[in-house]
Amino acid sequence: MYGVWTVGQVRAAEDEALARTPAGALMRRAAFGVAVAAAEVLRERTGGVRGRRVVLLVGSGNNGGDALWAGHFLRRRGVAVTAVLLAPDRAHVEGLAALRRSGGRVGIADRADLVIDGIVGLSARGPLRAEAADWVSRLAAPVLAVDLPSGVDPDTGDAPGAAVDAAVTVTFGARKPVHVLSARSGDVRVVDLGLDLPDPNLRVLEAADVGRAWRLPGPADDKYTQGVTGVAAGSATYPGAAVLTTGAAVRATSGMVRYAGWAADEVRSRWPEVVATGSVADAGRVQAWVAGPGLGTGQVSRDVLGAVLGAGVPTCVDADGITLLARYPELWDRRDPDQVVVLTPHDREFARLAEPLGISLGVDRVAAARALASRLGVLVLLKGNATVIAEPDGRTLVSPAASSWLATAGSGDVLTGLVGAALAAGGDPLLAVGCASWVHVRAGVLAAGGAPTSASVVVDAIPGAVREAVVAAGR
Ligand SMILES: NC(=O)C1=CN([C@@H]2O[C@H](COP(=O)(O)OP(=O)(O)OC[C@H]3O[C@@H](n4cnc5c(N)ncnc54)[C@H](O)[C@@H]3O)[C@@H](O)[C@H]2O)[C@@H](O)CC1
Ligand SMILES: Nc1ncnc2c1ncn2[C@@H]1O[C@H](COP(=O)(O)OP(=O)(O)O)[C@@H](O)[C@H]1O
Ligand SMILES: [K+]
Repeated sequence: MYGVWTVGQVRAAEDEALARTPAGALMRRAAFGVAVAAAEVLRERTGGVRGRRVVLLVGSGNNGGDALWAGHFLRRRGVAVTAVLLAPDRAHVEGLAALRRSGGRVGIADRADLVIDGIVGLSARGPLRAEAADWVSRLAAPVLAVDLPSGVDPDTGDAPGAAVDAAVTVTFGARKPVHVLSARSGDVRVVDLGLDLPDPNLRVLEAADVGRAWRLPGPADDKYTQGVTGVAAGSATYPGAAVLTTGAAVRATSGMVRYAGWAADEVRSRWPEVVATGSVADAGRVQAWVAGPGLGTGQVSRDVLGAVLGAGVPTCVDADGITLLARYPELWDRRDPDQVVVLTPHDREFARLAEPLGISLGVDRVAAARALASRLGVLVLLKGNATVIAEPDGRTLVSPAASSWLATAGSGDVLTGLVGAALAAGGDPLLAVGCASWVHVRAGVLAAGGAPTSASVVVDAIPGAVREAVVAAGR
C-alpha cells in the first residue's frame, strides 16, 4: 500500500523541510533525481547517455528551476542539453547559471532524444497558457515530466486543455493525486526529500496487500465457509450479464456461487458449478449479494433489488440496480441499516443517482465519490480510467489504470462479480472492494496482453491475477 498526498499537504511538509535545510539543497536533490531518471530513460531508449540530446522546457517557477538543474547534472554526463525558456526574464536564476556553467545551451530546440517538462509543477492553475500549450502540442520525443505532467491539475488529474503525456514522471517527497488519477503521468518515480507527512489523503493497494487479504481455503474450509456469493443479475434480454457476473465470482474464489434470476439456464450451461434458481427467495443462504447487471428496471427487477437490500448481508448494487435506486429512492427503506452497501456507478449512473441529491460529478472525482458515499452512507466505487473507492467516513482508495483495455462491453459486470465475491469472503469492506478492483485491473492487463480483449477473457484471467497477488504476498 502506498499513500497519496494533496498539494496542500505536500506544500506544508516542504515548507517545514525547507526551513531546516540549506537554501537550494532540496531543489538540487530533486533535480539530481530527475537527471538520474533521465539518464536511465536515455539508456533504455537509445542504448547510451553520452552524446544524446535533451531539450528542457522551462517555465517561470521552481519546476523550471528543477529542469535547469537537471540539465546541469546531465551535462556532466556528456549529454547535449538545450533549454527552451518559456519566460526568459523569469527563468530560475541559479538553475540557469548552473546550466550555462556546465556548457548547456539556451535557444530553440529541434531534434531531441528526450524532452524534460519543467513548464509548471505544483503551482499549476487552469489550462496551459498559449505558448506552453503550443510547445506541448508539437512534442514528438518521449517526455520526462518534472513533478507532474504540465497541463494536468495536480489535485484532480483533470486536463482542461493541452497537456503533456509523460513516459515517466519524477516527483518529489510524495505522490500527489495526479500521479494515480491521470494516466498522463506515465511511470511515476518518487525522489525522497525526507518530508514529514501527515496521514495520506488517498491510498493505493499493491499486489502484496491484495495477496495478504484475499481469502484462500484452509484445511478446515468447505464450500460454505469461504463465503457464498449470491448473484441477482441478467434478464431474458441480457443473459450475458448474468453469465459474466456469476463467472467472475466463480473464478475469484474457490467456495460457492448462487445465482437467482431469469438467466438460470444460461448460467448453468456456462458455469455448471453454480447453484442457480429463479428467485432470490429460493436461492438459499449467501454471505453477500450482488444485484443489477442486465437486471432490467421493471417492477419485478425492483422487487428483486428490494429483496437483496433487505437480505441482511453486504450488497453490491450496479448498473440497472443503480438506475432503480435513482428512480425509486424509497427502495432505500428496504435496506438493512447494519449491512454495507457498495454502489459501482460509471459516470452516467453516478449522475443519475447524485444529481437529484445536489452532488455533481465535476472534475474532482475523489470529492464527488466521497460526497455521495457520505450522503447515502454507502461505499461508492466510481469507475473510470482510474477507479475511486470512497467510504462514508472519507477513507478512499484509488485503483490507477494499468491499461485502457477494460473499456470493453461487460467488463463492469465482471467487476461486480469480483466485488460480490470479495464481500462474501468477509473482512473490511473497503479493503475487500479495493482488492476486487485491483484484481479487475490486473486481469484486464493479463487478458489483453497488448491486444484487444473481451469481458469473457477478463473473467478467465482472474485466477492469474489472484495468483500474482498471492505470490507477491509470499503465501
Ligand atoms: N518547494 C520545494 O521545496 C520544492 C519545490 N520543487 C519544485 O517546485 C515546484 C513548484 O514551484 P513553484 O511554486 O515555483 O511553481 P511552478 O513552477 O509549479 O509554477 C509557477 C509558475 O508557473 C506559472 N503557471 C501557473 N499556471 C500556469 C499555466 N496554466 N500555464 C503556464 N504557466 C503557468 C506561474 O505563472 C508561475 O510563474 C514543484 O512542482 C517542484 O518541481 C522542487 O525543487 C523540490 C523542492
Ligand atoms: N478507459 C478506461 N481505462 C481503464 N479502465 C476503464 C476504462 N473505461 C472503462 N474502464 C473500466 O471498465 C469497467 C467498465 O464498466 P462499465 O462502464 O460498467 O461497463 P459495462 O456496462 O459494459 O460492463 C469499469 O471497471 C471501468 O473502470
Ligand atoms: K512539469
